[in-house]
Amino acid sequence: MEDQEENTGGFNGVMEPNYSRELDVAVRAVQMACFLCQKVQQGLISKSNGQVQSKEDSSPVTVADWSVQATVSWLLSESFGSKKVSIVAEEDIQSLSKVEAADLLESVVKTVNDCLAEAPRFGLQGPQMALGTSEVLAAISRCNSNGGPTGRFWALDPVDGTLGFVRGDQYAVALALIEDGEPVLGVLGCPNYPMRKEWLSYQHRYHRIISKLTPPTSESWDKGCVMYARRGSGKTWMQPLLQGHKKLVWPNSARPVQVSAIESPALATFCEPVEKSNSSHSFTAGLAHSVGLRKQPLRVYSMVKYAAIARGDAEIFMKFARAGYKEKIWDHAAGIVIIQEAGGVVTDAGGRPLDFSKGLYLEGLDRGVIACAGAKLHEKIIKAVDASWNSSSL
Ligand SMILES: Nc1ncnc2c1ncn2[C@@H]1O[C@H](COP(=O)(O)OS(=O)(=O)O)[C@@H](OP(=O)(O)O)[C@H]1O
Ligand SMILES: [Mg+2]
Ligand SMILES: [Mg+2]
Ligand SMILES: [Mg+2]
Repeated sequence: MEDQEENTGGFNGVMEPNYSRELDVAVRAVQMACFLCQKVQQGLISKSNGQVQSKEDSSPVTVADWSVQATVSWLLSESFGSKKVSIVAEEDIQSLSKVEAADLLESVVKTVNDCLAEAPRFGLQGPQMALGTSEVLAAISRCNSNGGPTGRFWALDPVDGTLGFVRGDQYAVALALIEDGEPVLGVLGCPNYPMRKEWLSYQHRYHRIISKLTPPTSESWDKGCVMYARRGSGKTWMQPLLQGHKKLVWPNSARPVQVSAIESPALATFCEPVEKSNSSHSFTAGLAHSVGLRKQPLRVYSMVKYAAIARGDAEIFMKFARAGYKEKIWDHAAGIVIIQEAGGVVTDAGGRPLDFSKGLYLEGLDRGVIACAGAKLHEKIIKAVDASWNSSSL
């Protein structure tokens, strides 16, 4: 892959770090995380064995969320040294370490070890001996960075779109590297988002009708993909998810992707969260009407929406959370790098870049997030938001 072949030991001609090792490890770790999630999701769908827990804000969390966080945290620490690695991530061990959660914790430990045992297949090193409970808990709770404006940290959403995940639908594993307040690497694993969007409707039908009886096992079926980009490279890459018992051969047939060239709202597709409680559907419907968007919105769980824009399956992504909700950095960091390097534009509704330098939240976000395939479309949407905002009740 041209981008990573020109490895000049960490720095290119203009002394910009190229993060090639970080990107390499991050993509492999996300591939492993996707493998882990696929196994857990198949188990959830076929057994519905009560492994979905509710958090304080009533949002779901599963064995996969904790297991991915432990696995990625462990892999990053092993690769870069636990003292040097700083991670901001969504989950903590509070509910997992309660006495009544012993069975859950046991499943997490088993899931993590089953996954880490496969590390060599992904080109990474696993532990010499299976991790014990305390090591798994330590790996999860090590992700306790608070982010901020200086230095380097990783931002991890182990399962983004947990609701989609438990419903057998779309979800993503999102890992970004943030340096001095700016996301510099974005890696997005989308285990149920096939390499070609035409396979999506087939997959949905397949899922609904057959998955309860026979989970998909076909090795030849490119079920999902991993997308990644480095800031400033002008390229976003997509590689198929490693399937079956194959070995990851770098760069695993990666190909560059680009945003759509569509500039006319009449031809554009916009995507938004599935849940009305996460983003106002009525506001975006009014806005769509006023700006001349004619197509039905594409409602997709998780950062797969960012993936859809980056590879040209849709042209606009909008999210307007209720007043008072603070967007978290791990829900956006990987996605924005992937869209920007594929040629797209991501800002808040005031047209300003998202600010990843203020800690765990996108502080100061003006109204909502708007991502578009190109600058012209973006400008039209921003103007339309301004025109509709005052008459809305948001
Ligand atoms: N009330 C509210 N308002 C806005 N956003 C919220 C809210 N609650 C949760 N979240 C965050 O939304 C993440 C999922 O966002 P999505 O865009 O995928 O929404 S949806 O699942 O399609 O409805 C979801 O990420 P995960 O927890 O990783 O699934 C949350 O961080
Ligand atoms: Mg999330
Ligand atoms: Mg999550
Ligand atoms: Mg969550």
